[in-house]
Amino acid sequence: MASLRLEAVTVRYGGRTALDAVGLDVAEHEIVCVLGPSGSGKSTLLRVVAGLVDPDAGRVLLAGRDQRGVPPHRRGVGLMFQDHQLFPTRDVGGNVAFGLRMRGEPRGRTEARVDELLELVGLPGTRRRPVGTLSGGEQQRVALARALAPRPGLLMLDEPLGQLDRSLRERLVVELRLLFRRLGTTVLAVTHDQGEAFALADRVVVMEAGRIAQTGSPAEVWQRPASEFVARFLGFTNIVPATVHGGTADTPWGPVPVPPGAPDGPCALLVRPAGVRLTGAPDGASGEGLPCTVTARTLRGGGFSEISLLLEPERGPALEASCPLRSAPEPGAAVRVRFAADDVVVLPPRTA
Ligand SMILES: Nc1ncnc2c1ncn2[C@@H]1O[C@H](COP(=O)(O)OP(=O)(O)OP(=O)(O)O)[C@@H](O)[C@H]1O
Repeated sequence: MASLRLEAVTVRYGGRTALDAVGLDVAEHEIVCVLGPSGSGKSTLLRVVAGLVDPDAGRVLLAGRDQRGVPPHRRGVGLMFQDHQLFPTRDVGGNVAFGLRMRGEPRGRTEARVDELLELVGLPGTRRRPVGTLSGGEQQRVALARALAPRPGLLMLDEPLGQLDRSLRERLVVELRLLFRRLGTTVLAVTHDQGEAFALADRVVVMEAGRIAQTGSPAEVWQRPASEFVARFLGFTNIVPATVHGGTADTPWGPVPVPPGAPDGPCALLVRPAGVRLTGAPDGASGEGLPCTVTARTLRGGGFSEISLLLEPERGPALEASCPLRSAPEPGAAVRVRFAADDVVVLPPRTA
């Protein structure tokens, strides 16, 4: 397995900068997921590492070696794309063996390796099946076996589970992580899906317009998004311009307590849904806190034990709150909320 390093890599397409002096290290055996909105440069990052596009500036190093001038098939990098592009006229074995045959491996060794990989991805005994007779999830596993067969030093996945339905994705992503851990594979994956990144990655990298907006463990990034851009990208919506003074932020919702140590001054304030706490009498008619009307409810979380409530406050923009299913008020109900400093994040103020 190989480590990967990008040093100030810039890629331009005509006048458009797709990657802007990106620096990134992926350690041996590490699983890194690149997240970001459409057009932020995720695919370009994979392409420049694979050698499908040349950097206009900067260097790509694999296992410490500068890859300038090294053609894609000599980089020891495996690629698996969203549409997995299996060869429809070949059977499962023919697909998995593709990279090995290209390398001129002897037939006997190839066959043994194909069987080993099909076992590994949970499809033993399928060597002779036409790929058209497999389900989407099974085809995905064949594509994975094909990418792993030549023992790439680095495996790159571009939206690997993009086409599958949610429950299958959630299952496969857990299996993928266990498999990569067992094999010690170094992985650089790209996904739109935050949940997928959270489940798969040791570290996530959030891209914004060709630059890295934040990198950290999934927990760190979700706990402490570095900017309003990252917070919104992760799906947080309770974000307002605010001014902190002495442990309290002045916001359009009124005063909101901030965590200890937050510096005074202007900021963007994020309140995670868990930090919007329902208080007081169930009818909300009396008591303390910001009066709100419940406008919508949605189920969320794996076991659907949590409800996401959309609230229309008496002042300030709409609020999202999370609360346990059994105590969730109905749409139309009047409630009051208070804010919990533990789930408040002080972000740099909006620049634009
Ligand atoms: N071959 C190309 N020629 C010109 N511009 C390109 C080319 N490929 C990508 N771009 C531009 O470079 C930028 C980054 O594209 P890229 O495909 O890397 O983004 P992405 O984050 O992978 O997006 P998506 O999630 O939609 O796949 C975009 O502005 C895109 O329009």
